[in-house]
Amino acid sequence: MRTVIVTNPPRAEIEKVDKLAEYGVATVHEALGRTGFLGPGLRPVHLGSRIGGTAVTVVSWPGDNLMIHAAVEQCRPGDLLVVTTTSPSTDGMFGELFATALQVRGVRGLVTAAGVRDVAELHEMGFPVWSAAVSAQGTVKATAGAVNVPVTIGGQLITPGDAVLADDDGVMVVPRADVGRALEKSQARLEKEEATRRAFRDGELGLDRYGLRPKLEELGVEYLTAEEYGL
Ligand SMILES: O=C([O-])CC(=O)C(=O)O
Ligand SMILES: [Mg+2]
Repeated sequence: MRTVIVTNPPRAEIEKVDKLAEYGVATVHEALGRTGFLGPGLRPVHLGSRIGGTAVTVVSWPGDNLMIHAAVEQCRPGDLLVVTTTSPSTDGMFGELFATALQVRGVRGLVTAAGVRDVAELHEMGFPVWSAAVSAQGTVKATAGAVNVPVTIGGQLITPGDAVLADDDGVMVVPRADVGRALEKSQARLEKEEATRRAFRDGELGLDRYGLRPKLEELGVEYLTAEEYGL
């Protein structure tokens, strides 16, 4: 890995990222053909946040948060810090002190493939964090890594400046070039789900609304009475 700090990468338009975040991760993920989800391993440290931001990426050595310090300086309002390590680590490499430094820079939150600590304080501060682990284990500041280079988390490529969305359902990435298309498709999906919700409230069944009865038949699923089944 090239040990480098890249400055001022181009970013998705933050107004559009904010609008996209409002749709929620599940809706945008579905709207984009079930793409971009970083997986169920990243969980919110506290529930109830729904945010979006432009990615500032960090590659750190496991057990070492030197490059997070370097990344803080690169953060601009509207950014969201995305941290990964060169090999898996659950150490608590981020906590309320980092969150304090990021909050004053207008950073929306943190997504990390490693661990965080100070969760009570993070909650109190209202700084949203998604992580793979919570751990009191402390870390050193000793090894070079990279800031603002493309990274992969949960099989998803995150390029600096991409839109990262996060809520109680998890985290997803929308490539910078796809944000406009994602907005259009998410709005269409929202409207479709609103219509479905109204229909379900009126008692319509998914089996009929989605035309699934022929599918069941085609798959050879039988209807039996309880008696026929032997209950
Ligand atoms: O300082 C550290 O190593 C991580 C931490 O606990 C904080 O940011 O508060
Ligand atoms: Mg701390």
